[in-house]
Amino acid sequence: MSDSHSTEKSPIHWFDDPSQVPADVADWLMEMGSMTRRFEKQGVTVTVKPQNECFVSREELGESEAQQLPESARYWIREIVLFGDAQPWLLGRTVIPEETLTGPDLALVDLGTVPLGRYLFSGNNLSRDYIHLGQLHSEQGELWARRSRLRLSDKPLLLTEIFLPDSPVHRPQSQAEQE
Ligand SMILES: C=C(O[C@@H]1C=C(C(=O)O)C=C[C@H]1O)C(=O)O
Repeated sequence: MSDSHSTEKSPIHWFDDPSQVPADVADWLMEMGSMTRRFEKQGVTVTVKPQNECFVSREELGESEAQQLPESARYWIREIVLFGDAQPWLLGRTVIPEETLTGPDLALVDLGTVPLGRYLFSGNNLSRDYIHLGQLHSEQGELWARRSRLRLSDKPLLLTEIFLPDSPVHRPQSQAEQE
C-alpha cells in the first residue's frame, strides 16, 4: 500500500463523541463482530490482497499508533485492501507488538490472503478494548474510518480500517438491507 494510502501517513480525524457520526454509519463502524462476515452478509465474496507486511520499530509507527500500544522492540505491520466481489471496500492496517506473536498467534504473520477476521473470530480469546470512530480527508473524498484495540488472550493489537467509497458504509442503505 503506497504512502498515500497508508493509514498512518494519512491524517484521520478521530471523533471525541460518536454521536457526531450519522446513525446509519455508526451502525457499521460500531460493528462488534467480524467486518468480513458483515460484508459477506451483503451477498459478496470477500477477498483480501496484502499490500505490505513487515516488522517496524516503534519510531516508524508514528505517535498516533504508538500511543495505543505498549513498548516493544518491533511491531508487525499488515496493510491490506479488502474487496467485495471486484470492488475495493476497505483499507486495513494492523499493528501487532511482537510480544503478541506468541504461541498459535505467531500465525498472524502468515495470514496472506486469509482475512484477519477469520483468524481473530475463530477462537474464544478475542476482546476489544475500544472502537474509535474517525473520518479521513482523502483524494477520494471524506472516508469513514475506525480504529480498534483488540486483544488475543489479553495480548494487544491495533487495527485501523478505512472504508472506501464503494463500500456499503458509504452507500445509503437500500430498503432490503434495512429489513
Ligand atoms: C478484522 C477483520 O478482518 C478484516 C480483514 C483484515 C485483514 O485481512 O488484514 C483487516 C481488516 C478487517 O476488516 C474482520 O473481519 O473484522
